[in-house]
Amino acid sequence: MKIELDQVYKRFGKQQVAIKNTNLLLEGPSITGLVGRNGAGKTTLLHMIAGFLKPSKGTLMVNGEMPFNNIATATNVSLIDDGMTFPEGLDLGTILSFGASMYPNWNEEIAEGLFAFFEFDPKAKHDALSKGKKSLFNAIFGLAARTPITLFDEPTTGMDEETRRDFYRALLKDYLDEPRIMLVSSHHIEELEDLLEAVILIENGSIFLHETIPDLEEYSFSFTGPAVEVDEATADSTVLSEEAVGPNLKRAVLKRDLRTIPEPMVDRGLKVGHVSATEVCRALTKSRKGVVDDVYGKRE
Ligand SMILES: Nc1ncnc2c1ncn2[C@@H]1O[C@H](COP(=O)(O)OP(=O)(O)OP(=O)(O)O)[C@@H](O)[C@H]1O
Repeated sequence: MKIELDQVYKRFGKQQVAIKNTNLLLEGPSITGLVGRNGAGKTTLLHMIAGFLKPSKGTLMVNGEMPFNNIATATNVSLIDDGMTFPEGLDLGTILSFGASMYPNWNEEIAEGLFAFFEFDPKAKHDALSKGKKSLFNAIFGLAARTPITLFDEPTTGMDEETRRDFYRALLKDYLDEPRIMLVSSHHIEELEDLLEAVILIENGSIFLHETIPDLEEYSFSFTGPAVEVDEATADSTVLSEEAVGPNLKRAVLKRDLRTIPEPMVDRGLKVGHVSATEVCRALTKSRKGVVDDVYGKRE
């Protein structure tokens, strides 16, 4: 089970470069989060791995084969998203039978168990499901397919909070039952953090970070204290984000690199804090173009 990208590009038309010069290696079982802002290139990347799109340049291999229009990919890789469609008018029970005939590793017990747990009606029509229920059904279908590579593109669209929690729990249990490559794109990294083993950050079509969660937790640290002291102490460091946390108090998140020596800052009475993987991801993918208030501020 392996996904390899070597200098992969995807262009749409002449102007739009959705993926640029991207290298990636995913080998063996893992649950990896794919995180990036709107338009960063997550869906394009997942669609190329699933064989729906052909790279414009570079080499993309899934289990040693090029996935585009490849029947082996179709049975070994599943992509779950809210655009999944099934032949019109099919009821859910029939769709599950179709899954059983299509995927060699299909797990009937899990399919039926999750179907019953989430109270689906086998006679209900897929195209008549609500947005959240459709996402949930698609996710059950994708888990039960038990393909060696399972890709989720924003799988929880429309799900309420409790359903999202149950779904993530099912995803983890399913992974522990049958470890495989799972790649999950999400804007809700905080909800996923406990399940993930690694995170891929993508911006403007390029993967700029691929780290395990423990490494991400070591990636940075924070300093909190009087704003002037924080500014002085962090002047020569890579500040990933900063925020006011009270009158004249500031918290800065810094990259933990060799040039950053915490001791002098501690000597200034600044409080050193832990930064979660979620916060690191947020800081690294945040927009550098100011805040939305600026739009309204300009009119004053
Ligand atoms: N079929 C297409 N034709 C032209 N441009 C496209 C097409 N599909 C995607 N793009 C462009 O490629 C870029 C990456 O889009 P993509 O959908 O992969 O981003 P994303 O990270 O999944 O975004 P979101 O979080 O909003 O779903 C965007 O600029 C998008 O407009």
